[in-house]
Amino acid sequence: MASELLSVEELAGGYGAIQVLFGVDLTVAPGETVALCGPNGVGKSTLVRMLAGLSRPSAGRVRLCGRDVTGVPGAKRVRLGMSTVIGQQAFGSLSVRDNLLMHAYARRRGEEPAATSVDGALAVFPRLAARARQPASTLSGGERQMLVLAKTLIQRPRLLVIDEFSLGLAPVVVGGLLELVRRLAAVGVGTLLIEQSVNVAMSVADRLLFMEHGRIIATHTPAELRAAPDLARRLVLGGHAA
Ligand SMILES: Nc1ncnc2c1ncn2[C@@H]1O[C@H](COP(=O)(O)OP(=O)(O)OP(=O)(O)O)[C@@H](O)[C@H]1O
Repeated sequence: MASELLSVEELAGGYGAIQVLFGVDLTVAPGETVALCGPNGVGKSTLVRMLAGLSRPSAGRVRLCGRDVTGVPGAKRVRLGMSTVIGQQAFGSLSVRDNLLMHAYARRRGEEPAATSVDGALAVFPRLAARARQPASTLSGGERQMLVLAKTLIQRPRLLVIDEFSLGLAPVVVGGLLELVRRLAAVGVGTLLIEQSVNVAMSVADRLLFMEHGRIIATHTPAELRAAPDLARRLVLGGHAA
């Protein structure tokens, strides 16, 4: 549907002869936060790589704002409004500010490199602002995650795809990052959040999707899951449930 920001239809593929995804369907609407949960190895990161344009599906479609971007390279997807947060990529020896400046320069062909967008991104993360001159390599895990998100904000995405940002971070840091996702949602940004912790996902998502063996097997709202605690446990443990 053209009103969706992201629409994934029957997406399949994997690594050479190894098939990991077997027909994934999902949508994210403007301002909607959708969490994708599931046990280890079910294909969540493989899906993110395909959404980012880092690997090609063998079948299926990815649409962004109604436009088919299935074969479109990653950099162009960013220009079309999809930003993907994978890992904690940063240029270690460059300062935090220079990392952000590099991103501001790379933002869009023909656009002025806006130093103000760097200041704007730093204003969202006071911890980073206090470390603006520090080499990115000296940041803590949580601070690096903030730097990755700050870079993403400079891209002014319409759709954010985030792969597991709560992993290994202190709850207070995760809380701050989730607050940012809520603020972005309030201005219409859609987010697909890959998240192992159902509790974290329930605290921010409008809908939770559960994946098993390369397929979405269930969709629930946080209210539905709160009403049936065993359901979430069964879904997230998949085949490992007792
Ligand atoms: N480069 C690769 N080559 C071959 N197989 C791979 C490769 N990367 C991942 N896989 C396999 O694909 C399957 C899905 O992996 P993926 O990383 O997408 O799972 P995941 O759901 O993100 O897991 P986790 O929650 O543990 O990160 C796994 O069986 C994994 O071993």
